[in-house]
Amino acid sequence: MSALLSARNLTKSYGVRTACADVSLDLHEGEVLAVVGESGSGKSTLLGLLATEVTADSGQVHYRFRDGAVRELHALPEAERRLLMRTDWGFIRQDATLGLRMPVSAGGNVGERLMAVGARHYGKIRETAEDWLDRVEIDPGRIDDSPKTFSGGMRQRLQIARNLVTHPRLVFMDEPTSGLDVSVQARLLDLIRGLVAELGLAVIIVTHDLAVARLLSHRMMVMKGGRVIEEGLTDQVLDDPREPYTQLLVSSVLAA
Ligand SMILES: Nc1ncnc2c1ncn2[C@@H]1O[C@H](COP(=O)(O)OP(=O)(O)OP(=O)(O)O)[C@@H](O)[C@H]1O
Repeated sequence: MSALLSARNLTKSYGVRTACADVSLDLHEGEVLAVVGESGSGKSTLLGLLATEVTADSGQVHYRFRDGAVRELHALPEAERRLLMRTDWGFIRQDATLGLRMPVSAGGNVGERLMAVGARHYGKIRETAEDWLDRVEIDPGRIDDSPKTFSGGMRQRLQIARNLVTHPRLVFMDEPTSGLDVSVQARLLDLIRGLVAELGLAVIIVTHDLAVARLLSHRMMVMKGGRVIEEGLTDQVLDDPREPYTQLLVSSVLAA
């Protein structure tokens, strides 16, 4: 089986600053890849390039659709690209206010994704939304409440429900647990790990937290100055880093 997502030589500069240089990767179905590196190393830019939210200066991203067809994403018509993002993909952002629709109720946030894939029966949509709130440990009694009334951890869990309700095959995550209390983070990570395994999701997760990479990912890539300087199986990279930079990251000498 060919890769689900395959990137070749992705490059992006902002003025004279190269944010992402010549990055290639393959991601297979059900695989979790962590992208780590210090602040400014290019992690978010790479994620944006892969998710086609950022336009590459050069390079390609191929994706295998549900019907088996492999297509280059940056050449995809805008309408098809949007459909892909709403149905086959999820994107969980560090800032939940960007990943949710804040004026819409919790149930509406989950339900509108279902409607995007053709669900029309109000009762069933509400039932599924309740079920998903429960799965992400939000009291289904809060279904009509606005996410503005939710805590940071609850907002992230709602973002997860909104993204996973359509059973995407690939989920992008950008620092999904950063900025939360340590105990809230641990619970959220547990939840993410359980759902990713249960649903067999492919995930690309950007994090500056090596403990998050260790817990969630099968493979990892270390970025520095826009380049991938080391990659491999997560346990191998973390237990026996080859590059001096990775050794510093692992020993927490560098501020991530
Ligand atoms: N829209 C933009 N305009 C100008 N420069 C940008 C833009 N986005 C990113 N950059 C620059 O590209 C480089 C990589 O940034 P990027 O946000 O991808 O890094 P990062 O590893 O995700 O960092 P952080 O963890 O702090 O978010 C940085 O030097 C940054 O200043």
